Amino acid sequence: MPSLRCSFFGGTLTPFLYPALCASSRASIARRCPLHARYSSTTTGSTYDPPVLPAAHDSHLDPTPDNYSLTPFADRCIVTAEAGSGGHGCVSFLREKYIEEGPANGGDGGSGGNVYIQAVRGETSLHKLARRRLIKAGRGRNGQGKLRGGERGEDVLITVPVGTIVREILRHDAIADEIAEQWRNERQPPKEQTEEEEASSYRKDKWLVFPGMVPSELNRMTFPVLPAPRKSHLAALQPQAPIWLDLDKHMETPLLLAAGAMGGLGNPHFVLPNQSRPKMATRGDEGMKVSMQLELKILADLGLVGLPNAGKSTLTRALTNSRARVGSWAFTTLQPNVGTVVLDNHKGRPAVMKRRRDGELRENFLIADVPGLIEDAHLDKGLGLGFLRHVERAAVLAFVIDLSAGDAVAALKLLWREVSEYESLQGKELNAATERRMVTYSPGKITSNQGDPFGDLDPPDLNSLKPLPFLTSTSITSKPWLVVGTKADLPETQANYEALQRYLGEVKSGAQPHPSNRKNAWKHKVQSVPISAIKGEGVEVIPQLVMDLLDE
Ligand SMILES: Nc1nc2c(ncn2[C@@H]2O[C@H](COP(=O)(O)OP(=O)(O)OP(=O)(O)O)[C@@H](O)[C@H]2O)c(=O)[nH]1
Ligand SMILES: [Mg+2]
Repeated sequence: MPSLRCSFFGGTLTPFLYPALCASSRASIARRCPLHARYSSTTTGSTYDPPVLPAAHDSHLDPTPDNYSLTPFADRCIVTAEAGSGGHGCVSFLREKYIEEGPANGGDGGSGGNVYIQAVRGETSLHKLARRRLIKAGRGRNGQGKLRGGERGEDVLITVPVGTIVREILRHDAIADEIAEQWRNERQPPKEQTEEEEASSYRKDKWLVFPGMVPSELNRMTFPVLPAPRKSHLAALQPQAPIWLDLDKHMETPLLLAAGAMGGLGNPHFVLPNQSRPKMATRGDEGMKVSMQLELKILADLGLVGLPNAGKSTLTRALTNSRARVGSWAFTTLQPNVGTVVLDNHKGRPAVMKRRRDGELRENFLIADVPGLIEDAHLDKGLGLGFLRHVERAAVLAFVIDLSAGDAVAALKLLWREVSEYESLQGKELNAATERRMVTYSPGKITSNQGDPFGDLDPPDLNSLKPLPFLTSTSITSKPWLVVGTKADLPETQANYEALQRYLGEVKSGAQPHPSNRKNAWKHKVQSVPISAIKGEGVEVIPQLVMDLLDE
Protein backbone atom coordinates (compact mmCIF):
# COMPACT_ATOMS: atom_id res chain seq x y z
CA MET A 1 0.00 0.00 0.00
CA PRO A 2 1.43 3.39 -0.86
CA SER A 3 2.18 5.44 2.20
CA LEU A 4 -0.56 8.01 2.14
CA ARG A 5 -0.84 10.55 4.83
CA CYS A 6 -4.24 10.68 6.43
CA SER A 7 -5.59 14.12 5.66
CA PHE A 8 -7.99 15.99 7.90
CA PHE A 9 -10.95 13.95 6.82
CA GLY A 10 -8.83 10.98 5.85
CA GLY A 11 -8.23 10.51 9.54
CA THR A 12 -11.83 10.64 10.51
CA LEU A 13 -13.63 9.30 7.51
CA THR A 14 -11.54 7.30 5.22
CA PRO A 15 -11.41 4.45 7.74
CA PHE A 16 -15.12 4.02 7.43
CA LEU A 17 -14.73 3.41 3.79
CA TYR A 18 -11.14 2.37 3.32
CA PRO A 19 -9.89 0.78 6.54
CA ALA A 20 -6.61 -0.18 4.97
CA LEU A 21 -5.75 3.48 4.44
CA CYS A 22 -5.64 4.11 8.17
CA ALA A 23 -4.92 0.97 10.08
CA SER A 24 -4.33 2.77 13.39
CA SER A 25 -7.92 3.56 14.19
CA ARG A 26 -9.13 0.15 13.17
CA ALA A 27 -10.27 -1.17 16.49
CA SER A 28 -12.49 1.74 17.34
CA ILE A 29 -13.95 1.90 13.88
CA ALA A 30 -14.80 -1.81 13.83
CA ARG A 31 -17.15 -1.22 16.67
CA ARG A 32 -19.00 1.54 14.85
CA CYS A 33 -18.84 0.77 11.19
CA PRO A 34 -20.44 -2.36 9.79
CA LEU A 35 -18.85 -1.59 6.44
CA HIS A 36 -15.43 -1.76 8.00
CA ALA A 37 -16.28 -4.98 9.78
CA ARG A 38 -17.34 -6.51 6.54
CA TYR A 39 -14.05 -5.48 4.92
CA SER A 40 -12.01 -6.97 7.77
CA SER A 41 -14.04 -10.17 8.01
CA THR A 42 -13.04 -10.98 4.47
CA THR A 43 -9.38 -10.48 5.28
CA THR A 44 -9.17 -12.17 8.65
CA GLY A 45 -11.58 -14.98 7.96
CA SER A 46 -13.50 -14.34 11.16
CA THR A 47 -17.21 -14.88 11.01
CA TYR A 48 -19.05 -11.65 10.91
CA ASP A 49 -22.81 -11.56 10.64
CA PRO A 50 -23.72 -8.34 8.98
CA PRO A 51 -26.45 -6.59 10.85
CA VAL A 52 -29.84 -6.88 9.30
CA LEU A 53 -30.06 -3.75 7.26
CA PRO A 54 -33.44 -2.28 6.59
CA ALA A 55 -34.89 -3.04 3.19
CA ALA A 56 -32.98 -0.95 0.69
CA HIS A 57 -35.92 1.20 -0.26
CA ASP A 58 -36.74 2.15 3.29
CA SER A 59 -33.87 4.60 3.23
CA HIS A 60 -34.55 8.05 1.90
CA LEU A 61 -31.06 7.93 0.40
CA ASP A 62 -31.89 4.90 -1.71
CA PRO A 63 -35.45 5.61 -2.69
CA THR A 64 -37.55 3.81 -5.25
CA PRO A 65 -37.53 5.61 -8.58
CA ASP A 66 -41.02 6.95 -7.93
CA ASN A 67 -40.14 8.38 -4.53
CA TYR A 68 -39.29 11.92 -5.44
CA SER A 69 -40.97 15.22 -5.60
CA LEU A 70 -40.96 16.88 -8.92
CA THR A 71 -40.95 20.56 -8.36
CA PRO A 72 -41.92 22.43 -11.44
CA PHE A 73 -38.93 24.27 -12.77
CA ALA A 74 -38.21 26.81 -15.45
CA ASP A 75 -35.03 28.76 -15.81
CA ARG A 76 -36.07 31.14 -18.51
CA CYS A 77 -39.22 32.82 -19.59
CA ILE A 78 -40.56 35.86 -21.34
CA VAL A 79 -43.05 37.95 -19.45
CA THR A 80 -44.78 41.18 -20.18
CA ALA A 81 -45.31 43.55 -17.31
CA GLU A 82 -48.08 46.05 -17.77
CA ALA A 83 -48.40 49.00 -15.46
CA GLY A 84 -51.95 49.91 -14.51
CA SER A 85 -53.82 52.39 -16.66
CA GLY A 86 -55.21 55.48 -15.06
CA GLY A 87 -58.89 55.81 -14.19
CA HIS A 88 -60.98 58.30 -16.14
CA GLY A 89 -61.83 61.73 -14.90
CA CYS A 90 -65.46 62.37 -14.05
CA VAL A 91 -67.98 64.76 -15.57
CA SER A 92 -70.31 65.80 -12.78
CA PHE A 93 -72.05 68.89 -11.48
CA LEU A 94 -73.16 69.92 -8.08
CA ARG A 95 -76.89 69.41 -7.59
CA GLU A 96 -78.59 70.52 -4.49
CA LYS A 97 -81.90 71.81 -3.45
CA TYR A 98 -82.28 75.26 -4.98
CA ILE A 99 -79.05 74.83 -6.95
CA GLU A 100 -80.20 73.17 -10.11
CA GLU A 101 -77.22 73.93 -12.26
CA GLY A 102 -74.32 73.83 -9.87
CA PRO A 103 -70.61 74.07 -10.74
CA ALA A 104 -68.51 71.21 -12.08
CA ASN A 105 -67.42 68.79 -9.38
CA GLY A 106 -66.07 65.70 -11.18
CA GLY A 107 -63.12 64.03 -9.46
CA ASP A 108 -59.88 62.98 -11.15
CA GLY A 109 -59.21 59.35 -12.03
CA GLY A 110 -56.89 57.32 -9.81
CA SER A 111 -53.44 56.47 -11.10
CA GLY A 112 -52.67 52.92 -12.20
CA GLY A 113 -50.84 50.35 -10.08
CA ASN A 114 -47.08 49.97 -10.33
CA VAL A 115 -45.15 46.84 -11.24
CA TYR A 116 -42.31 45.95 -8.89
CA ILE A 117 -39.74 43.21 -9.00
CA GLN A 118 -37.95 41.63 -6.06
CA ALA A 119 -35.41 38.83 -5.84
CA VAL A 120 -36.08 36.74 -2.76
CA ARG A 121 -34.19 33.88 -1.20
CA GLY A 122 -37.04 31.38 -0.97
CA GLU A 123 -37.76 31.22 -4.70
CA THR A 124 -35.90 28.73 -6.83
CA SER A 125 -37.63 28.73 -10.15
CA LEU A 126 -39.32 30.92 -12.74
CA HIS A 127 -42.06 28.46 -13.59
CA LYS A 128 -44.84 30.53 -12.04
CA LEU A 129 -43.91 33.49 -14.18
CA ALA A 130 -43.42 31.33 -17.26
CA ARG A 131 -47.05 30.28 -16.95
CA ARG A 132 -48.37 33.80 -16.55
CA ARG A 133 -46.79 35.62 -19.48
CA LEU A 134 -48.71 38.83 -18.76
CA ILE A 135 -48.46 40.51 -15.40
CA LYS A 136 -50.78 43.40 -15.09
CA ALA A 137 -51.09 45.95 -12.34
CA GLY A 138 -54.54 47.15 -11.40
CA ARG A 139 -56.24 50.00 -13.22
CA GLY A 140 -56.96 53.19 -11.32
CA ARG A 141 -60.64 53.73 -10.47
CA ASN A 142 -62.60 56.45 -12.20
CA GLY A 143 -63.18 59.74 -10.47
CA GLN A 144 -66.60 60.39 -8.99
CA GLY A 145 -68.88 63.28 -8.28
CA LYS A 146 -68.42 65.62 -5.32
CA LEU A 147 -64.78 65.92 -6.31
CA ARG A 148 -63.97 62.43 -5.16
CA GLY A 149 -60.79 61.18 -6.82
CA GLY A 150 -60.56 57.56 -8.01
CA GLU A 151 -58.73 54.96 -5.98
CA ARG A 152 -55.20 53.98 -7.04
CA GLY A 153 -54.80 50.74 -8.96
CA GLU A 154 -53.38 47.75 -7.16
CA ASP A 155 -49.62 47.24 -7.40
CA VAL A 156 -48.16 43.92 -8.44
CA LEU A 157 -44.94 42.41 -7.26
CA ILE A 158 -42.98 39.97 -9.37
CA THR A 159 -40.90 37.78 -7.09
CA VAL A 160 -38.00 36.01 -8.71
CA PRO A 161 -35.23 33.79 -7.37
CA VAL A 162 -31.93 35.35 -6.48
CA GLY A 163 -29.74 35.00 -9.55
CA THR A 164 -32.30 36.12 -12.11
CA ILE A 165 -31.20 38.23 -15.02
CA VAL A 166 -33.80 40.53 -16.51
CA ARG A 167 -33.44 41.87 -20.01
CA GLU A 168 -35.86 44.06 -21.81
CA ILE A 169 -37.03 42.93 -25.22
CA LEU A 170 -39.73 45.33 -26.18
CA ARG A 171 -41.42 48.38 -24.71
CA HIS A 172 -44.57 50.25 -25.46
CA ASP A 173 -45.00 53.48 -23.58
CA ALA A 174 -47.47 55.74 -25.32
CA ILE A 175 -47.07 58.58 -22.83
CA ALA A 176 -43.27 58.63 -23.06
CA ASP A 177 -43.64 58.76 -26.82
CA GLU A 178 -46.10 61.64 -26.56
CA ILE A 179 -43.73 63.54 -24.29
CA ALA A 180 -40.88 62.94 -26.73
CA GLU A 181 -43.07 64.07 -29.61
CA GLN A 182 -44.03 67.23 -27.76
CA TRP A 183 -40.44 67.92 -26.96
CA ARG A 184 -39.54 67.60 -30.63
CA ASN A 185 -42.39 69.91 -31.63
CA GLU A 186 -41.27 72.52 -29.20
CA ARG A 187 -37.91 72.58 -30.91
CA GLN A 188 -39.48 73.20 -34.32
CA PRO A 189 -40.74 76.60 -35.47
CA PRO A 190 -44.36 76.94 -34.39
CA LYS A 191 -46.92 76.23 -37.05
CA GLU A 192 -49.57 78.78 -37.81
CA GLN A 193 -52.67 77.50 -36.14
CA THR A 194 -55.84 79.36 -35.50
CA GLU A 195 -57.18 79.20 -32.01
CA GLU A 196 -60.31 77.58 -33.30
CA GLU A 197 -58.39 74.81 -35.02
CA GLU A 198 -56.42 74.12 -31.92
CA ALA A 199 -59.33 74.08 -29.59
CA SER A 200 -61.98 72.25 -31.49
CA SER A 201 -60.47 68.80 -31.95
CA TYR A 202 -62.38 65.99 -30.28
CA ARG A 203 -60.37 62.85 -29.76
CA LYS A 204 -62.36 59.88 -28.69
CA ASP A 205 -59.29 58.28 -27.11
CA LYS A 206 -58.60 61.32 -24.97
CA TRP A 207 -61.90 62.94 -24.09
CA LEU A 208 -64.80 61.67 -22.12
CA VAL A 209 -68.06 63.54 -22.49
CA PHE A 210 -71.19 63.85 -20.42
CA PRO A 211 -73.18 60.64 -20.69
CA GLY A 212 -76.30 60.87 -22.76
CA MET A 213 -74.90 63.55 -25.02
CA VAL A 214 -76.24 63.32 -28.55
CA PRO A 215 -73.85 63.48 -31.53
CA SER A 216 -75.20 66.81 -32.74
CA GLU A 217 -74.48 68.32 -29.37
CA LEU A 218 -71.02 66.82 -29.47
CA ASN A 219 -70.35 68.44 -32.83
CA ARG A 220 -71.30 71.82 -31.49
CA MET A 221 -69.14 71.51 -28.45
CA THR A 222 -65.73 73.19 -28.34
CA PHE A 223 -63.00 71.30 -26.60
CA PRO A 224 -60.12 73.02 -24.85
CA VAL A 225 -56.49 72.30 -25.67
CA LEU A 226 -55.52 68.81 -24.53
CA PRO A 227 -53.54 68.91 -21.30
CA ALA A 228 -49.88 68.07 -21.73
CA PRO A 229 -49.03 64.38 -21.30
CA ARG A 230 -48.11 63.61 -17.70
CA LYS A 231 -45.97 60.96 -16.08
CA SER A 232 -46.14 59.83 -12.52
CA HIS A 233 -43.32 61.16 -10.33
CA LEU A 234 -42.48 57.57 -9.54
CA ALA A 235 -41.45 57.06 -13.16
CA ALA A 236 -38.16 58.73 -12.27
CA LEU A 237 -37.35 55.68 -10.16
CA GLN A 238 -37.73 53.24 -13.02
CA PRO A 239 -34.52 51.66 -14.30
CA GLN A 240 -33.28 53.25 -17.47
CA ALA A 241 -34.46 51.73 -20.73
CA PRO A 242 -33.54 49.17 -21.90
CA ILE A 243 -33.86 47.38 -18.60
CA TRP A 244 -30.94 45.10 -17.87
CA LEU A 245 -30.73 43.85 -14.31
CA ASP A 246 -28.76 41.17 -12.61
CA LEU A 247 -30.64 40.44 -9.41
CA ASP A 248 -27.86 38.56 -7.69
CA LYS A 249 -28.71 39.50 -4.13
CA HIS A 250 -31.64 39.07 -1.86
CA MET A 251 -33.57 42.32 -2.01
CA GLU A 252 -35.15 43.73 1.13
CA THR A 253 -37.30 46.15 -0.82
CA PRO A 254 -38.80 45.75 -4.27
CA LEU A 255 -37.54 47.64 -7.27
CA LEU A 256 -39.93 49.63 -9.41
CA LEU A 257 -40.11 48.30 -12.96
CA ALA A 258 -42.99 50.22 -14.42
CA ALA A 259 -44.86 53.07 -12.80
CA GLY A 260 -48.61 53.21 -13.17
CA ALA A 261 -50.11 55.71 -15.61
CA MET A 262 -51.80 58.90 -14.51
CA GLY A 263 -55.53 59.14 -14.12
CA GLY A 264 -57.68 61.44 -16.23
CA LEU A 265 -58.72 64.95 -15.16
CA GLY A 266 -62.22 65.66 -13.96
CA ASN A 267 -64.35 68.40 -15.51
CA PRO A 268 -63.45 71.19 -13.03
CA HIS A 269 -60.06 71.36 -14.80
CA PHE A 270 -61.74 72.64 -17.96
CA VAL A 271 -63.72 75.50 -16.53
CA LEU A 272 -63.16 78.61 -18.64
CA PRO A 273 -64.53 82.12 -18.26
CA ASN A 274 -66.90 81.46 -21.10
CA GLN A 275 -67.61 77.85 -20.19
CA SER A 276 -68.46 77.44 -16.56
CA ARG A 277 -70.05 73.99 -16.90
CA PRO A 278 -67.66 71.94 -19.06
CA LYS A 279 -69.14 68.64 -20.11
CA MET A 280 -65.86 66.88 -20.68
CA ALA A 281 -63.15 65.13 -18.72
CA THR A 282 -60.03 63.30 -19.92
CA ARG A 283 -59.55 59.58 -20.01
CA GLY A 284 -56.89 57.92 -17.93
CA ASP A 285 -53.54 57.24 -19.62
CA GLU A 286 -52.62 53.84 -20.91
CA GLY A 287 -50.14 51.92 -18.73
CA MET A 288 -46.73 51.16 -20.20
CA LYS A 289 -45.89 47.61 -21.22
CA VAL A 290 -42.45 46.11 -21.00
CA SER A 291 -41.68 42.69 -22.33
CA MET A 292 -38.71 41.10 -20.63
CA GLN A 293 -36.66 37.98 -20.86
CA LEU A 294 -35.91 36.49 -17.47
CA GLU A 295 -33.13 33.99 -17.13
CA LEU A 296 -32.25 32.24 -13.93
CA LYS A 297 -28.68 31.34 -13.23
CA ILE A 298 -28.96 29.71 -9.86
CA LEU A 299 -26.66 31.28 -7.31
CA ALA A 300 -25.78 28.23 -5.28
CA ASP A 301 -22.78 27.99 -3.02
CA LEU A 302 -21.92 24.51 -4.23
CA GLY A 303 -22.48 23.22 -7.75
CA LEU A 304 -22.33 19.49 -8.43
CA VAL A 305 -20.78 18.39 -11.69
CA GLY A 306 -20.61 14.74 -12.65
CA LEU A 307 -21.26 12.08 -15.22
CA PRO A 308 -24.77 10.65 -15.39
CA ASN A 309 -25.49 8.08 -12.69
CA ALA A 310 -22.53 9.21 -10.60
CA GLY A 311 -24.69 9.77 -7.55
CA LYS A 312 -25.14 13.55 -7.54
CA SER A 313 -28.79 13.42 -6.62
CA THR A 314 -28.17 10.84 -3.90
CA LEU A 315 -25.51 13.14 -2.48
CA THR A 316 -27.93 16.05 -2.59
CA ARG A 317 -30.47 13.95 -0.71
CA ALA A 318 -27.86 12.95 1.84
CA LEU A 319 -26.88 16.54 2.55
CA THR A 320 -30.25 18.23 2.33
CA ASN A 321 -33.93 17.56 2.69
CA SER A 322 -34.23 17.60 -1.08
CA ARG A 323 -36.26 14.84 -2.65
CA ALA A 324 -34.34 14.78 -5.92
CA ARG A 325 -35.09 11.80 -8.11
CA VAL A 326 -32.60 8.97 -7.88
CA GLY A 327 -32.42 6.09 -10.33
CA SER A 328 -29.90 3.59 -11.55
CA TRP A 329 -30.03 4.87 -15.09
CA ALA A 330 -28.39 7.80 -16.83
CA PHE A 331 -30.22 11.12 -16.97
CA THR A 332 -32.48 10.54 -14.03
CA THR A 333 -32.20 14.21 -13.29
CA LEU A 334 -33.56 16.32 -16.10
CA GLN A 335 -33.75 19.67 -14.39
CA PRO A 336 -31.64 21.28 -11.71
CA ASN A 337 -32.51 20.59 -8.09
CA VAL A 338 -31.64 23.10 -5.45
CA GLY A 339 -31.12 21.84 -1.94
CA THR A 340 -30.46 23.72 1.26
CA VAL A 341 -27.83 22.33 3.59
CA VAL A 342 -28.72 23.34 7.11
CA LEU A 343 -25.64 24.29 9.12
CA ASP A 344 -27.46 25.55 12.15
CA ASN A 345 -30.87 24.23 13.08
CA HIS A 346 -30.86 26.28 16.28
CA LYS A 347 -30.89 23.16 18.44
CA GLY A 348 -27.48 23.53 19.98
CA ARG A 349 -24.06 24.16 18.62
CA PRO A 350 -24.12 24.67 14.83
CA ALA A 351 -22.64 21.83 12.77
CA VAL A 352 -20.38 24.30 11.00
CA MET A 353 -19.69 27.86 12.10
CA LYS A 354 -19.27 30.25 9.24
CA ARG A 355 -19.91 33.93 8.77
CA ARG A 356 -21.02 35.57 5.58
CA ARG A 357 -19.09 38.50 4.13
CA ASP A 358 -21.42 40.89 5.93
CA GLY A 359 -20.58 39.27 9.25
CA GLU A 360 -23.93 37.50 9.56
CA LEU A 361 -23.73 33.90 10.80
CA ARG A 362 -24.50 31.41 8.07
CA GLU A 363 -27.37 29.08 8.81
CA ASN A 364 -27.40 27.22 5.55
CA PHE A 365 -25.97 27.03 2.09
CA LEU A 366 -27.38 26.05 -1.26
CA ILE A 367 -26.44 23.12 -3.45
CA ALA A 368 -27.30 22.92 -7.14
CA ASP A 369 -27.61 19.39 -8.53
CA VAL A 370 -27.78 19.44 -12.30
CA PRO A 371 -28.21 16.74 -14.96
CA GLY A 372 -25.16 14.64 -15.79
CA LEU A 373 -22.57 15.65 -18.36
CA ILE A 374 -21.29 13.20 -20.92
CA GLU A 375 -18.30 13.23 -23.21
CA ASP A 376 -18.77 15.76 -26.01
CA ALA A 377 -21.65 17.42 -24.19
CA HIS A 378 -20.33 20.62 -25.76
CA LEU A 379 -21.33 19.16 -29.12
CA ASP A 380 -24.86 18.95 -27.74
CA LYS A 381 -24.60 15.29 -26.82
CA GLY A 382 -26.63 14.07 -23.91
CA LEU A 383 -28.45 17.03 -22.45
CA GLY A 384 -25.81 19.42 -23.71
CA LEU A 385 -24.10 22.01 -21.58
CA GLY A 386 -26.87 24.55 -21.15
CA PHE A 387 -27.66 23.60 -17.57
CA LEU A 388 -24.07 24.31 -16.56
CA ARG A 389 -25.28 27.89 -16.31
CA HIS A 390 -26.61 26.85 -12.92
CA VAL A 391 -23.22 25.81 -11.64
CA GLU A 392 -21.44 28.57 -13.51
CA ARG A 393 -22.19 31.03 -10.74
CA ALA A 394 -21.72 28.61 -7.84
CA ALA A 395 -18.97 29.69 -5.50
CA VAL A 396 -17.47 26.21 -5.22
CA LEU A 397 -17.68 23.27 -7.62
CA ALA A 398 -17.79 19.66 -6.51
CA PHE A 399 -16.85 17.07 -9.09
CA VAL A 400 -18.83 13.97 -8.20
CA ILE A 401 -17.08 10.84 -9.43
CA ASP A 402 -18.37 7.30 -9.25
CA LEU A 403 -15.41 5.32 -7.89
CA SER A 404 -16.93 2.03 -9.04
CA ALA A 405 -17.24 3.14 -12.66
CA GLY A 406 -13.70 2.87 -13.96
CA ASP A 407 -10.80 5.29 -13.91
CA ALA A 408 -11.69 8.19 -11.62
CA VAL A 409 -8.86 10.36 -12.95
CA ALA A 410 -10.05 9.95 -16.52
CA ALA A 411 -13.59 10.83 -15.42
CA LEU A 412 -12.35 13.97 -13.69
CA LYS A 413 -10.38 15.03 -16.75
CA LEU A 414 -13.39 14.42 -18.97
CA LEU A 415 -15.61 16.56 -16.74
CA TRP A 416 -13.08 19.36 -16.67
CA ARG A 417 -12.73 19.22 -20.44
CA GLU A 418 -16.47 19.73 -20.84
CA VAL A 419 -16.58 22.46 -18.23
CA SER A 420 -13.79 24.38 -19.89
CA GLU A 421 -15.44 23.86 -23.27
CA TYR A 422 -18.54 25.42 -21.76
CA GLU A 423 -16.50 28.33 -20.60
CA SER A 424 -14.97 28.95 -23.97
CA LEU A 425 -18.31 28.55 -25.68
CA GLN A 426 -19.76 30.94 -23.16
CA GLY A 427 -18.37 34.02 -24.84
CA LYS A 428 -19.19 32.77 -28.31
CA GLU A 429 -21.92 30.52 -29.58
CA LEU A 430 -23.96 29.98 -26.48
CA ASN A 431 -24.49 33.64 -25.87
CA ALA A 432 -24.85 34.47 -29.50
CA ALA A 433 -27.47 31.75 -29.87
CA THR A 434 -29.29 32.92 -26.79
CA GLU A 435 -29.21 36.47 -27.97
CA ARG A 436 -30.42 35.52 -31.39
CA ARG A 437 -33.20 33.43 -30.00
CA MET A 438 -34.36 35.57 -27.19
CA VAL A 439 -33.17 39.10 -27.10
CA THR A 440 -33.93 42.11 -29.13
CA TYR A 441 -34.43 45.61 -28.04
CA SER A 442 -36.45 48.01 -30.07
CA PRO A 443 -37.80 50.91 -28.10
CA GLY A 444 -41.46 51.41 -28.82
CA LYS A 445 -41.42 52.98 -32.21
CA ILE A 446 -44.92 51.73 -32.94
CA THR A 447 -47.02 54.29 -31.24
CA SER A 448 -50.17 54.20 -33.24
CA ASN A 449 -53.19 53.46 -31.21
CA GLN A 450 -54.49 50.93 -33.65
CA GLY A 451 -51.62 48.48 -33.84
CA ASP A 452 -50.69 46.76 -30.60
CA PRO A 453 -47.03 45.80 -30.78
CA PHE A 454 -47.64 43.29 -28.02
CA GLY A 455 -50.07 41.19 -29.98
CA ASP A 456 -47.16 38.94 -30.86
CA LEU A 457 -44.51 38.44 -28.23
CA ASP A 458 -41.99 36.71 -30.48
CA PRO A 459 -38.97 38.81 -31.37
CA PRO A 460 -39.92 40.72 -34.48
CA ASP A 461 -36.99 40.27 -36.79
CA LEU A 462 -34.12 38.01 -35.97
CA ASN A 463 -31.69 39.79 -38.27
CA SER A 464 -32.10 43.22 -36.78
CA LEU A 465 -31.04 42.23 -33.27
CA LYS A 466 -28.48 44.22 -31.44
CA PRO A 467 -26.69 42.05 -28.91
CA LEU A 468 -26.93 43.23 -25.34
CA PRO A 469 -23.93 43.30 -23.04
CA PHE A 470 -22.97 39.90 -21.72
CA LEU A 471 -22.77 38.96 -18.14
CA THR A 472 -19.39 39.07 -16.64
CA SER A 473 -18.78 36.47 -14.02
CA THR A 474 -15.66 34.96 -12.55
CA SER A 475 -14.26 32.25 -14.76
CA ILE A 476 -15.15 28.70 -13.80
CA THR A 477 -11.56 27.56 -13.78
CA SER A 478 -10.64 30.14 -11.20
CA LYS A 479 -13.25 28.86 -8.76
CA PRO A 480 -12.23 26.59 -5.91
CA TRP A 481 -13.23 22.99 -6.43
CA LEU A 482 -13.10 19.62 -4.72
CA VAL A 483 -13.61 16.05 -5.79
CA VAL A 484 -16.19 13.82 -4.16
CA GLY A 485 -15.57 10.13 -4.80
CA THR A 486 -18.92 8.40 -4.34
CA LYS A 487 -20.00 4.78 -4.03
CA ALA A 488 -16.96 4.11 -1.86
CA ASP A 489 -19.00 1.39 -0.14
CA LEU A 490 -18.73 -0.78 -3.23
CA PRO A 491 -15.91 -3.30 -3.36
CA GLU A 492 -12.71 -2.58 -5.27
CA THR A 493 -13.06 1.15 -5.27
CA GLN A 494 -10.17 1.79 -2.95
CA ALA A 495 -7.39 1.57 -5.52
CA ASN A 496 -9.32 3.92 -7.74
CA TYR A 497 -9.66 6.45 -4.94
CA GLU A 498 -5.98 6.21 -4.10
CA ALA A 499 -5.06 6.86 -7.71
CA LEU A 500 -7.34 9.89 -7.70
CA GLN A 501 -5.81 11.18 -4.50
CA ARG A 502 -2.31 10.73 -5.95
CA TYR A 503 -3.30 12.56 -9.10
CA LEU A 504 -4.76 15.49 -7.16
CA GLY A 505 -1.59 15.66 -5.09
CA GLU A 506 0.39 16.00 -8.28
CA VAL A 507 -1.98 18.66 -9.63
CA LYS A 508 -1.60 20.58 -6.40
CA SER A 509 2.19 20.39 -6.47
CA GLY A 510 2.31 21.34 -10.13
CA ALA A 511 3.74 18.01 -11.31
CA GLN A 512 0.61 17.54 -13.38
CA PRO A 513 -1.24 20.27 -15.26
CA HIS A 514 -4.66 21.37 -14.07
CA PRO A 515 -7.23 18.94 -15.54
CA SER A 516 -8.71 21.74 -17.65
CA ASN A 517 -5.24 22.44 -19.08
CA ARG A 518 -5.74 26.12 -18.38
CA LYS A 519 -3.15 28.33 -16.88
CA ASN A 520 -3.99 30.24 -13.72
CA ALA A 521 -6.66 27.71 -12.85
CA TRP A 522 -7.33 27.28 -9.14
CA LYS A 523 -5.62 24.20 -7.72
CA HIS A 524 -3.60 25.04 -4.65
CA LYS A 525 -5.92 23.55 -2.07
CA VAL A 526 -7.72 20.92 -4.08
CA GLN A 527 -8.92 17.99 -1.98
CA SER A 528 -10.88 14.84 -2.41
CA VAL A 529 -13.25 13.05 -0.11
CA PRO A 530 -14.51 9.47 -0.37
CA ILE A 531 -18.15 9.04 0.58
CA SER A 532 -21.00 6.63 0.41
CA ALA A 533 -23.98 8.83 -0.25
CA ILE A 534 -26.35 5.90 -0.16
CA LYS A 535 -25.35 5.14 3.42
CA GLY A 536 -24.77 8.72 4.36
CA GLU A 537 -21.16 7.98 5.32
CA GLY A 538 -18.51 10.63 4.88
CA VAL A 539 -20.94 13.27 3.67
CA GLU A 540 -20.82 15.18 6.94
CA VAL A 541 -17.39 16.67 6.15
CA ILE A 542 -18.56 18.22 2.92
CA PRO A 543 -20.23 21.29 4.54
CA GLN A 544 -17.06 22.17 6.43
CA LEU A 545 -14.93 21.67 3.34
CA VAL A 546 -17.19 23.85 1.24
CA MET A 547 -17.26 26.57 3.87
CA ASP A 548 -13.46 26.55 3.99
CA LEU A 549 -13.30 26.85 0.22
CA LEU A 550 -15.77 29.73 0.18
CA ASP A 551 -13.04 31.96 1.53
CA GLU A 552 -10.78 31.23 -1.41
N1 LIG B 1 -23.59 1.75 -3.74
C1 LIG B 1 -23.86 3.02 -3.90
N2 LIG B 1 -24.73 3.39 -4.81
C2 LIG B 1 -24.99 4.70 -4.96
C3 LIG B 1 -24.34 5.68 -4.17
N3 LIG B 1 -24.78 6.89 -4.54
C4 LIG B 1 -25.69 6.69 -5.52
N4 LIG B 1 -25.82 5.37 -5.77
C5 LIG B 1 -26.71 4.77 -6.76
O1 LIG B 1 -26.33 5.24 -8.04
C6 LIG B 1 -27.45 5.39 -8.86
C7 LIG B 1 -27.46 6.75 -9.45
O2 LIG B 1 -27.65 7.71 -8.45
P1 LIG B 1 -28.19 9.17 -8.76
O3 LIG B 1 -28.06 9.92 -7.51
O4 LIG B 1 -29.50 9.14 -9.44
O5 LIG B 1 -27.11 9.67 -9.79
P2 LIG B 1 -27.03 11.05 -10.57
O6 LIG B 1 -25.63 11.44 -10.69
O7 LIG B 1 -27.95 12.03 -9.95
O8 LIG B 1 -27.55 10.63 -11.97
P3 LIG B 1 -28.18 11.56 -13.12
O9 LIG B 1 -29.24 12.36 -12.50
O10 LIG B 1 -28.68 10.62 -14.11
O11 LIG B 1 -27.08 12.39 -13.67
C8 LIG B 1 -28.66 5.09 -7.99
O12 LIG B 1 -29.08 3.79 -8.25
C9 LIG B 1 -28.14 5.22 -6.59
O13 LIG B 1 -28.83 4.38 -5.69
C10 LIG B 1 -23.40 5.23 -3.20
O14 LIG B 1 -22.80 5.99 -2.47
N5 LIG B 1 -23.19 3.89 -3.11
MG1 LIG C 1 -29.44 13.07 -10.62
